[in-house]
Amino acid sequence: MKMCTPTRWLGARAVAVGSGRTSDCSCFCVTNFRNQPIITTTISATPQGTRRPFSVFCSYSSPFLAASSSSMPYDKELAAAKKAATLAARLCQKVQKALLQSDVHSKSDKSPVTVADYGSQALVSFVLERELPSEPFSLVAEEDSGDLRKESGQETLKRITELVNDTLASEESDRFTALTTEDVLRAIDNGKSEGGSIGRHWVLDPIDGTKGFVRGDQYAIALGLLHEGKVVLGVLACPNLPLTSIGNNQQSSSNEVGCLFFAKVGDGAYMQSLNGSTHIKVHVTDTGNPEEASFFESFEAAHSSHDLSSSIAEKLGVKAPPVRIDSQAKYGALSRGDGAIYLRFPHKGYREKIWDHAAGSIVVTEAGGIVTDAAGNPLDFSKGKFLDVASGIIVTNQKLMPSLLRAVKEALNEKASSL
Ligand SMILES: Nc1ncnc2c1ncn2[C@@H]1O[C@H](COP(=O)(O)O)[C@@H](O)[C@H]1OP(=O)(O)O
Ligand SMILES: [Mg+2]
Ligand SMILES: [Mg+2]
Ligand SMILES: [Mg+2]
Repeated sequence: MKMCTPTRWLGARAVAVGSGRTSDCSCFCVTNFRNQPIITTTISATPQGTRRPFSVFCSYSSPFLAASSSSMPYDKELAAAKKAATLAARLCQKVQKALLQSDVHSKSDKSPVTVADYGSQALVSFVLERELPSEPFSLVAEEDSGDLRKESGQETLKRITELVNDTLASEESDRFTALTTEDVLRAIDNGKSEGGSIGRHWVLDPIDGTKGFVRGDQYAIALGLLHEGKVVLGVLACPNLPLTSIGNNQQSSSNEVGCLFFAKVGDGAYMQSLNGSTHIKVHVTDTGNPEEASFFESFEAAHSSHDLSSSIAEKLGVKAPPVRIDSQAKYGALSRGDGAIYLRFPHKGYREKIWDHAAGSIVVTEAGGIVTDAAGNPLDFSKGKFLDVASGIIVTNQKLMPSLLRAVKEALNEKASSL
Protein backbone atom coordinates (compact mmCIF):
# COMPACT_ATOMS: atom_id res chain seq x y z
CA MET A 1 0.00 0.00 0.00
CA LYS A 2 1.27 3.47 -0.84
CA MET A 3 0.69 6.37 1.52
CA CYS A 4 0.21 9.93 0.30
CA THR A 5 -0.76 13.08 2.15
CA PRO A 6 -3.59 15.06 0.56
CA THR A 7 -2.28 18.04 -1.31
CA ARG A 8 -5.61 19.85 -1.40
CA TRP A 9 -8.82 19.67 0.59
CA LEU A 10 -11.93 20.08 -1.52
CA GLY A 11 -14.82 20.10 0.90
CA ALA A 12 -16.03 16.54 1.03
CA ARG A 13 -13.30 15.37 -1.34
CA ALA A 14 -9.71 14.58 -0.65
CA VAL A 15 -7.30 14.69 -3.58
CA ALA A 16 -3.99 12.94 -3.36
CA VAL A 17 -1.37 13.34 -6.02
CA GLY A 18 1.87 11.43 -6.24
CA SER A 19 3.82 9.16 -8.48
CA GLY A 20 4.44 5.46 -8.41
CA ARG A 21 4.75 2.26 -10.37
CA THR A 22 1.09 1.44 -10.68
CA SER A 23 1.65 -2.16 -11.70
CA ASP A 24 3.31 -3.16 -8.47
CA CYS A 25 0.78 -1.50 -6.20
CA SER A 26 -2.88 -0.99 -6.79
CA CYS A 27 -4.06 -0.06 -3.33
CA PHE A 28 -3.56 3.56 -2.27
CA CYS A 29 -4.10 5.17 1.05
CA VAL A 30 -4.71 8.85 1.66
CA THR A 31 -3.45 9.97 5.03
CA ASN A 32 -4.16 12.98 7.15
CA PHE A 33 -1.41 15.29 8.35
CA ARG A 34 -0.45 12.90 11.16
CA ASN A 35 0.09 10.13 8.63
CA GLN A 36 -3.01 8.32 9.83
CA PRO A 37 -4.91 6.57 7.02
CA ILE A 38 -8.28 8.18 6.35
CA ILE A 39 -9.15 6.79 2.93
CA THR A 40 -8.00 3.69 1.11
CA THR A 41 -8.85 3.07 -2.48
CA THR A 42 -7.88 0.82 -5.35
CA ILE A 43 -6.87 2.03 -8.79
CA SER A 44 -6.26 -0.12 -11.82
CA ALA A 45 -2.70 -1.03 -12.70
CA THR A 46 -1.19 0.02 -16.00
CA PRO A 47 -0.30 -2.98 -18.13
CA GLN A 48 3.22 -1.73 -18.75
CA GLY A 49 3.95 -0.93 -15.12
CA THR A 50 5.51 2.40 -16.01
CA ARG A 51 6.30 5.07 -13.48
CA ARG A 52 3.84 7.91 -13.99
CA PRO A 53 2.02 10.50 -11.93
CA PHE A 54 -1.31 9.46 -10.50
CA SER A 55 -4.26 11.13 -8.86
CA VAL A 56 -6.74 9.52 -6.54
CA PHE A 57 -10.14 11.15 -6.13
CA CYS A 58 -12.18 9.86 -3.25
CA SER A 59 -15.55 10.85 -1.90
CA TYR A 60 -15.43 11.14 1.84
CA SER A 61 -18.20 12.34 4.09
CA SER A 62 -16.29 13.18 7.25
CA PRO A 63 -17.33 16.49 8.84
CA PHE A 64 -13.59 16.99 9.39
CA LEU A 65 -13.04 17.21 5.63
CA ALA A 66 -16.36 18.82 4.83
CA ALA A 67 -15.91 21.56 7.39
CA SER A 68 -14.26 24.05 5.07
CA SER A 69 -13.18 24.16 1.50
CA SER A 70 -10.60 26.90 1.85
CA SER A 71 -9.05 26.58 5.32
CA MET A 72 -6.78 24.04 6.93
CA PRO A 73 -8.18 21.61 9.50
CA TYR A 74 -8.87 23.17 12.90
CA ASP A 75 -8.33 26.77 11.71
CA LYS A 76 -11.65 28.05 12.97
CA GLU A 77 -11.34 26.04 16.17
CA LEU A 78 -7.93 27.61 16.78
CA ALA A 79 -9.28 31.12 16.16
CA ALA A 80 -12.14 30.47 18.60
CA ALA A 81 -9.75 29.00 21.20
CA LYS A 82 -7.41 32.01 20.98
CA LYS A 83 -10.34 34.40 21.39
CA ALA A 84 -11.75 32.45 24.35
CA ALA A 85 -8.39 32.15 26.15
CA THR A 86 -7.56 35.83 25.58
CA LEU A 87 -10.91 36.97 27.01
CA ALA A 88 -10.46 34.65 29.99
CA ALA A 89 -6.96 36.06 30.52
CA ARG A 90 -8.40 39.59 30.64
CA LEU A 91 -10.88 38.48 33.29
CA CYS A 92 -8.13 36.79 35.35
CA GLN A 93 -5.84 39.81 35.09
CA LYS A 94 -8.60 42.03 36.44
CA VAL A 95 -9.20 39.71 39.39
CA GLN A 96 -5.52 39.13 40.16
CA LYS A 97 -5.00 42.89 40.36
CA ALA A 98 -7.83 43.32 42.78
CA LEU A 99 -7.38 40.04 44.58
CA LEU A 100 -8.89 40.22 48.04
CA GLN A 101 -8.56 37.54 50.64
CA SER A 102 -12.32 37.03 50.46
CA ASP A 103 -12.04 35.90 46.81
CA VAL A 104 -10.45 32.70 48.00
CA HIS A 105 -12.66 30.08 49.54
CA SER A 106 -12.49 26.36 50.08
CA LYS A 107 -13.68 23.42 48.02
CA SER A 108 -13.95 19.99 49.59
CA ASP A 109 -10.43 19.13 48.35
CA LYS A 110 -9.16 22.29 50.11
CA SER A 111 -7.61 23.72 46.96
CA PRO A 112 -8.21 27.43 46.61
CA VAL A 113 -10.82 28.35 44.07
CA THR A 114 -11.39 31.92 43.12
CA VAL A 115 -14.11 33.73 41.31
CA ALA A 116 -11.59 33.94 38.47
CA ASP A 117 -11.51 30.11 38.11
CA TYR A 118 -15.27 30.00 37.63
CA GLY A 119 -15.40 33.19 35.59
CA SER A 120 -12.66 31.97 33.26
CA GLN A 121 -14.40 28.62 32.74
CA ALA A 122 -17.77 30.28 32.10
CA LEU A 123 -16.24 32.70 29.60
CA VAL A 124 -14.27 30.07 27.66
CA SER A 125 -17.27 27.75 27.50
CA PHE A 126 -19.62 30.57 26.40
CA VAL A 127 -17.24 31.88 23.70
CA LEU A 128 -16.41 28.45 22.23
CA GLU A 129 -20.06 27.51 21.97
CA ARG A 130 -20.96 30.87 20.43
CA GLU A 131 -18.06 30.87 17.92
CA LEU A 132 -18.56 27.27 16.75
CA PRO A 133 -22.34 26.94 16.51
CA SER A 134 -22.34 24.17 13.92
CA GLU A 135 -20.24 21.74 15.96
CA PRO A 136 -21.38 19.46 18.79
CA PHE A 137 -19.88 20.96 21.94
CA SER A 138 -18.15 18.77 24.51
CA LEU A 139 -15.93 20.25 27.22
CA VAL A 140 -13.87 18.51 29.90
CA ALA A 141 -13.02 21.19 32.46
CA GLU A 142 -11.74 21.40 36.01
CA GLU A 143 -14.51 23.30 37.79
CA ASP A 144 -18.20 22.58 38.34
CA SER A 145 -21.01 24.75 39.62
CA GLY A 146 -21.94 22.64 42.68
CA ASP A 147 -20.89 25.23 45.31
CA LEU A 148 -22.37 28.10 43.29
CA ARG A 149 -25.82 26.50 43.26
CA LYS A 150 -25.95 26.46 47.09
CA GLU A 151 -27.49 29.30 49.09
CA SER A 152 -24.00 30.16 50.36
CA GLY A 153 -22.72 30.54 46.79
CA GLN A 154 -25.24 33.13 45.59
CA GLU A 155 -23.11 36.19 46.36
CA THR A 156 -20.11 34.66 44.59
CA LEU A 157 -22.27 33.68 41.62
CA LYS A 158 -23.43 37.29 41.28
CA ARG A 159 -19.84 38.53 41.34
CA ILE A 160 -18.79 35.98 38.72
CA THR A 161 -21.70 36.97 36.46
CA GLU A 162 -20.76 40.66 36.79
CA LEU A 163 -17.14 39.87 36.00
CA VAL A 164 -18.01 37.82 32.93
CA ASN A 165 -20.36 40.55 31.69
CA ASP A 166 -17.85 43.35 32.40
CA THR A 167 -15.20 41.48 30.44
CA LEU A 168 -17.48 40.80 27.48
CA ALA A 169 -18.76 44.40 27.49
CA SER A 170 -15.28 45.93 27.50
CA GLU A 171 -13.73 43.55 24.97
CA GLU A 172 -16.67 42.99 22.62
CA SER A 173 -18.87 46.06 23.04
CA ASP A 174 -20.31 45.71 19.51
CA ARG A 175 -21.89 42.29 20.11
CA PHE A 176 -22.48 42.36 23.86
CA THR A 177 -25.62 40.92 25.45
CA ALA A 178 -25.56 40.32 29.19
CA LEU A 179 -25.50 36.78 30.57
CA THR A 180 -27.79 35.87 33.45
CA THR A 181 -26.64 33.89 36.51
CA GLU A 182 -28.40 30.86 34.96
CA ASP A 183 -26.39 31.32 31.73
CA VAL A 184 -23.19 31.38 33.77
CA LEU A 185 -24.09 28.21 35.70
CA ARG A 186 -24.98 26.45 32.46
CA ALA A 187 -21.72 27.55 30.79
CA ILE A 188 -19.68 26.27 33.75
CA ASP A 189 -21.54 22.95 33.71
CA ASN A 190 -20.85 22.44 30.01
CA GLY A 191 -17.49 21.30 31.36
CA LYS A 192 -18.87 18.04 32.74
CA SER A 193 -17.96 15.90 29.74
CA GLU A 194 -15.84 12.82 30.45
CA GLY A 195 -13.75 13.06 27.25
CA GLY A 196 -12.51 9.78 25.79
CA SER A 197 -11.34 8.35 22.51
CA ILE A 198 -14.38 9.10 20.34
CA GLY A 199 -15.14 12.44 18.69
CA ARG A 200 -13.97 15.87 19.74
CA HIS A 201 -13.62 17.23 23.25
CA TRP A 202 -12.33 20.58 24.41
CA VAL A 203 -10.12 20.32 27.50
CA LEU A 204 -9.86 23.31 29.83
CA ASP A 205 -7.99 24.36 32.93
CA PRO A 206 -9.54 27.81 33.51
CA ILE A 207 -6.69 28.77 35.84
CA ASP A 208 -3.77 26.39 35.90
CA GLY A 209 -1.50 27.17 38.82
CA THR A 210 -4.10 28.54 41.21
CA LYS A 211 -1.43 28.82 43.92
CA GLY A 212 0.70 31.00 41.64
CA PHE A 213 -2.36 33.10 40.76
CA VAL A 214 -3.18 33.72 44.41
CA ARG A 215 0.49 34.52 45.16
CA GLY A 216 0.59 37.01 42.26
CA ASP A 217 2.95 34.80 40.24
CA GLN A 218 2.64 32.64 37.12
CA TYR A 219 -0.58 30.96 36.00
CA ALA A 220 -2.09 29.94 32.68
CA ILE A 221 -5.43 29.54 30.96
CA ALA A 222 -4.91 26.20 29.23
CA LEU A 223 -7.24 25.08 26.44
CA GLY A 224 -6.76 22.06 24.21
CA LEU A 225 -8.85 20.11 21.70
CA LEU A 226 -8.89 16.31 21.54
CA HIS A 227 -9.92 14.53 18.36
CA GLU A 228 -10.23 10.74 18.56
CA GLY A 229 -8.20 10.82 21.77
CA LYS A 230 -5.28 12.88 20.43
CA VAL A 231 -4.53 16.53 21.18
CA VAL A 232 -4.89 18.41 17.88
CA LEU A 233 -4.62 21.99 19.06
CA GLY A 234 -3.67 23.89 22.16
CA VAL A 235 -3.65 27.46 23.43
CA LEU A 236 -1.85 28.64 26.54
CA ALA A 237 -2.47 32.16 27.80
CA CYS A 238 0.18 33.14 30.35
CA PRO A 239 -0.70 36.66 31.54
CA ASN A 240 2.38 37.12 33.77
CA LEU A 241 5.03 35.48 31.61
CA PRO A 242 7.59 37.94 30.20
CA LEU A 243 7.74 38.09 26.41
CA THR A 244 11.50 37.56 26.65
CA SER A 245 13.33 34.57 28.10
CA ILE A 246 13.02 33.69 31.77
CA GLY A 247 15.79 31.06 31.69
CA ASN A 248 18.89 30.96 33.87
CA ASN A 249 21.50 33.67 33.16
CA GLN A 250 19.24 35.43 30.71
CA GLN A 251 18.56 39.10 31.28
CA SER A 252 15.13 40.18 30.21
CA SER A 253 15.47 43.05 27.74
CA SER A 254 11.90 44.25 28.27
CA ASN A 255 9.42 44.34 31.10
CA GLU A 256 6.47 43.42 28.92
CA VAL A 257 4.50 40.42 30.18
CA GLY A 258 1.59 38.41 28.79
CA CYS A 259 2.18 35.60 26.27
CA LEU A 260 -0.21 33.58 24.16
CA PHE A 261 1.23 30.29 22.89
CA PHE A 262 -0.69 28.26 20.34
CA ALA A 263 -0.16 25.15 18.25
CA LYS A 264 -2.08 23.04 15.77
CA VAL A 265 -1.07 19.52 14.87
CA GLY A 266 1.48 19.45 12.06
CA ASP A 267 1.68 23.23 11.93
CA GLY A 268 4.34 24.24 14.48
CA ALA A 269 4.07 26.27 17.67
CA TYR A 270 3.76 30.04 17.91
CA MET A 271 3.82 32.82 20.46
CA GLN A 272 2.33 36.28 20.45
CA SER A 273 1.82 39.01 22.99
CA LEU A 274 -1.53 38.79 24.77
CA ASN A 275 -1.97 42.41 23.66
CA GLY A 276 -1.02 41.97 20.02
CA SER A 277 -1.68 40.00 16.91
CA THR A 278 1.74 39.39 15.33
CA HIS A 279 3.17 36.03 16.23
CA ILE A 280 6.53 34.31 15.99
CA LYS A 281 7.30 30.66 15.47
CA VAL A 282 8.92 29.09 18.53
CA HIS A 283 11.27 26.14 18.81
CA VAL A 284 12.73 24.21 21.71
CA THR A 285 16.47 24.52 22.29
CA ASP A 286 18.54 22.09 20.24
CA THR A 287 21.30 21.64 22.79
CA GLY A 288 22.48 18.11 23.43
CA ASN A 289 24.83 19.21 26.17
CA PRO A 290 23.38 18.84 29.69
CA GLU A 291 25.93 21.35 30.98
CA GLU A 292 24.20 24.00 28.87
CA ALA A 293 20.72 22.85 29.88
CA SER A 294 18.55 24.21 32.64
CA PHE A 295 15.40 22.61 33.97
CA PHE A 296 11.95 23.73 35.06
CA GLU A 297 9.95 22.31 37.92
CA SER A 298 6.96 23.26 40.06
CA PHE A 299 7.28 26.20 42.37
CA GLU A 300 5.30 24.18 44.92
CA ALA A 301 7.27 21.30 46.42
CA ALA A 302 3.91 19.68 47.27
CA HIS A 303 3.17 19.32 43.53
CA SER A 304 6.41 17.68 42.44
CA SER A 305 9.38 16.13 44.24
CA HIS A 306 12.21 18.63 44.16
CA ASP A 307 14.57 15.99 45.62
CA LEU A 308 13.96 13.58 42.77
CA SER A 309 14.42 16.33 40.16
CA SER A 310 17.74 17.38 41.73
CA SER A 311 18.97 13.81 41.73
CA ILE A 312 18.01 13.37 38.04
CA ALA A 313 19.61 16.67 37.06
CA GLU A 314 22.81 15.76 38.86
CA LYS A 315 23.01 12.34 37.17
CA LEU A 316 22.44 14.00 33.81
CA GLY A 317 25.17 16.56 34.41
CA VAL A 318 22.99 19.66 34.55
CA LYS A 319 24.90 22.46 36.27
CA ALA A 320 22.29 25.21 36.46
CA PRO A 321 19.90 25.48 39.42
CA PRO A 322 16.21 24.68 38.77
CA VAL A 323 13.87 27.35 37.42
CA ARG A 324 10.74 27.02 39.59
CA ILE A 325 7.53 28.47 38.24
CA ASP A 326 3.85 27.61 38.54
CA SER A 327 1.54 26.16 35.92
CA GLN A 328 1.83 25.17 32.27
CA ALA A 329 3.73 28.41 31.72
CA LYS A 330 6.65 25.92 32.08
CA TYR A 331 5.61 24.23 28.82
CA GLY A 332 5.36 27.63 27.11
CA ALA A 333 8.78 28.75 28.35
CA LEU A 334 10.33 25.43 27.28
CA SER A 335 8.74 25.65 23.81
CA ARG A 336 10.69 28.84 23.10
CA GLY A 337 13.96 27.50 24.50
CA ASP A 338 14.11 29.33 27.85
CA GLY A 339 15.15 26.01 29.40
CA ALA A 340 15.71 22.51 28.03
CA ILE A 341 13.98 20.19 30.49
CA TYR A 342 10.76 20.04 32.55
CA LEU A 343 10.56 17.45 35.32
CA ARG A 344 7.31 16.67 37.12
CA PHE A 345 7.12 13.98 39.80
CA PRO A 346 3.90 14.32 41.83
CA HIS A 347 3.81 12.70 45.24
CA LYS A 348 2.28 9.26 45.75
CA GLY A 349 -1.47 9.07 45.30
CA TYR A 350 -1.84 12.11 43.03
CA ARG A 351 -3.48 11.44 39.66
CA GLU A 352 -2.63 13.74 36.79
CA LYS A 353 -5.56 15.27 34.87
CA ILE A 354 -5.72 15.83 31.12
CA TRP A 355 -6.38 19.59 31.47
CA ASP A 356 -3.01 20.02 33.19
CA HIS A 357 -1.07 18.79 30.14
CA ALA A 358 -3.18 18.82 26.94
CA ALA A 359 -2.44 22.38 25.78
CA GLY A 360 1.13 22.45 27.11
CA SER A 361 2.10 19.15 25.54
CA ILE A 362 1.03 20.08 22.00
CA VAL A 363 2.74 23.47 22.26
CA VAL A 364 6.00 21.70 23.16
CA THR A 365 5.72 18.82 20.67
CA GLU A 366 4.89 21.21 17.83
CA ALA A 367 7.94 23.23 18.88
CA GLY A 368 10.05 20.10 18.34
CA GLY A 369 10.11 18.73 21.89
CA ILE A 370 9.08 15.40 23.39
CA VAL A 371 6.65 14.84 26.27
CA THR A 372 6.50 11.40 27.90
CA ASP A 373 5.88 9.72 31.21
CA ALA A 374 8.86 8.68 33.32
CA ALA A 375 9.11 5.39 31.44
CA GLY A 376 9.24 7.09 28.03
CA ASN A 377 5.64 6.36 27.02
CA PRO A 378 3.66 9.06 25.21
CA LEU A 379 0.83 10.61 27.24
CA ASP A 380 -2.53 9.00 26.51
CA PHE A 381 -5.33 11.59 26.52
CA SER A 382 -7.99 9.13 25.38
CA LYS A 383 -8.87 7.58 28.74
CA GLY A 384 -11.17 10.23 30.21
CA LYS A 385 -10.22 12.93 32.72
CA PHE A 386 -7.17 11.22 34.11
CA LEU A 387 -3.76 10.59 32.63
CA ASP A 388 -2.36 7.32 33.88
CA VAL A 389 1.35 7.97 33.85
CA ALA A 390 4.25 5.95 35.21
CA SER A 391 5.76 7.91 38.13
CA GLY A 392 5.94 11.32 36.48
CA ILE A 393 6.13 13.42 33.33
CA ILE A 394 9.32 14.50 31.60
CA VAL A 395 9.81 16.94 28.77
CA THR A 396 12.87 17.81 26.72
CA ASN A 397 14.26 17.96 23.18
CA GLN A 398 15.12 15.02 20.89
CA LYS A 399 18.86 15.11 21.65
CA LEU A 400 18.61 15.08 25.44
CA MET A 401 15.72 12.61 25.80
CA PRO A 402 17.72 9.33 25.67
CA SER A 403 20.16 10.40 28.42
CA LEU A 404 17.33 12.01 30.43
CA LEU A 405 15.40 8.73 30.36
CA ARG A 406 18.48 6.85 31.62
CA ALA A 407 18.98 9.37 34.45
CA VAL A 408 15.30 9.14 35.42
CA LYS A 409 15.42 5.34 35.50
CA GLU A 410 18.53 5.35 37.66
CA ALA A 411 17.13 7.92 40.09
CA LEU A 412 13.80 6.07 40.40
CA ASN A 413 15.60 2.76 41.03
CA GLU A 414 17.75 4.37 43.71
CA LYS A 415 14.68 5.87 45.34
CA ALA A 416 12.85 2.51 45.29
CA SER A 417 15.79 0.65 46.84
CA SER A 418 16.15 3.25 49.60
CA LEU A 419 12.53 2.76 50.75
N1 LIG B 1 -0.95 17.81 45.14
C1 LIG B 1 -0.73 18.11 43.86
N2 LIG B 1 0.26 17.50 43.18
C2 LIG B 1 0.49 17.83 41.90
N3 LIG B 1 -0.21 18.76 41.23
C3 LIG B 1 -1.20 19.40 41.85
C4 LIG B 1 -1.50 19.11 43.20
N4 LIG B 1 -2.53 19.90 43.57
C5 LIG B 1 -2.87 20.65 42.49
N5 LIG B 1 -2.08 20.34 41.46
C6 LIG B 1 -2.14 20.88 40.11
O1 LIG B 1 -0.83 21.02 39.60
C7 LIG B 1 -0.80 22.09 38.67
C8 LIG B 1 0.09 23.18 39.03
O2 LIG B 1 1.23 22.63 39.39
P1 LIG B 1 2.50 23.43 39.17
O3 LIG B 1 2.14 24.87 39.20
O4 LIG B 1 3.25 22.99 40.33
O5 LIG B 1 2.99 22.97 37.84
C9 LIG B 1 -2.10 22.62 38.65
O6 LIG B 1 -2.80 22.00 37.63
C10 LIG B 1 -2.65 22.28 39.97
O7 LIG B 1 -3.99 22.44 39.90
P2 LIG B 1 -4.67 23.88 39.62
O8 LIG B 1 -5.03 23.93 38.17
O9 LIG B 1 -5.87 23.84 40.47
O10 LIG B 1 -3.70 24.96 40.00
MG1 LIG C 1 -7.55 23.42 40.91
MG1 LIG D 1 -4.17 22.75 36.71
MG1 LIG E 1 -7.02 24.94 37.63
